[in-house]
Amino acid sequence: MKKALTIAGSDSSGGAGIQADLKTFSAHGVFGMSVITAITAQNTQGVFAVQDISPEMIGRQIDAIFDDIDVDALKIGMVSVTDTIKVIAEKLQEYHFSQIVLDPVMISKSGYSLLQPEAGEALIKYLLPLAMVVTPNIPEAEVITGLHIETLADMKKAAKAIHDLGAANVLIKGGHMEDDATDILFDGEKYLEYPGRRIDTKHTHGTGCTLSSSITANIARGIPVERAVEQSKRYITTAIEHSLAIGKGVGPTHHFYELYQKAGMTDEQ
Ligand SMILES: Nc1ncnc2c1ncn2[C@@H]1O[C@H](COP(=O)(O)OP(=O)(O)O)[C@@H](O)[C@H]1O
Ligand SMILES: Cc1ncc(COP(=O)(O)OP(=O)(O)O)c(N)n1
Repeated sequence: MKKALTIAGSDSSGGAGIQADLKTFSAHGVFGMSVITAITAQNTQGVFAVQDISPEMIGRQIDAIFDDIDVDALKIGMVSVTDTIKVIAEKLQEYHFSQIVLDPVMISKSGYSLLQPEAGEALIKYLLPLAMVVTPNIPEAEVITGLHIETLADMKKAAKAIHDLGAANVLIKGGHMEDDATDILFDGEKYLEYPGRRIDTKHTHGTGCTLSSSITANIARGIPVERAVEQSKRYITTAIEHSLAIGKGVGPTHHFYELYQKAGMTDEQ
């Protein structure tokens, strides 16, 4: 069985973070493992508190996994502070690990900072160059590049700028655009468009986490990046179509194995 790891924060309401990642891995038939970087008190209405896990404990979790288990791919989500970023980068270099999907989580949909502003530079310096795929949404791509993004052409310009910072493949997500939810992938040579019609729902909590963990699971299964993204785009679209009106606010995406089949994903390894 293929094995994937998520290095991310916990979302008590189960819609984003570690919980969304592990559900997504399971829905892809991949064994999921976790390194918890922070605990959030969070629900569908907002994030109310964050407690960061110490860098030592994050390092010990990474060691515990890599000393014992062969990881096929991993994703990095909420990293909160500079010391967390540094310990993750050091450990992944120590273990010579390169099958890395980086979701540069900065601000939750509810408006809470999940990355301290001063840690943005460290994320760019230490984690971006390690990423096989980085998956910023529009506001994150704007922070990383300093560019203003309004059009598909702007998304392409930002993808190239982020590639120049060292990420091998850059997927700019179009969830925050006005019309269609089209995502753009740049691999250093060509741009690929993954078109998506906008689904009319407010229940989109955890969309970014779900997409990046789906890509991670597909890479763990040996699927090349372009096709992994294509299949994951279908998965997230189906997961949003079936999103759940749980709680009083923005409900989560839905994960179950039948979804994975509905999304037309193959069983290749
Ligand atoms: N309303 C929507 N309809 C269809 N696809 C969406 C919608 N909202 C987001 N997406 C898709 O979900 C994925 C995550 O994007 P986005 O919501 O921008 O990420 P984040 O959660 O990091 O802000 C992307 O593939 C995006 O195109
Ligand atoms: C613990 C934790 N990690 C990441 C996020 C952000 O997840 P995302 O998929 O971008 O979903 P929204 O917050 O934008 O709905 C999070 N909220 N919590």
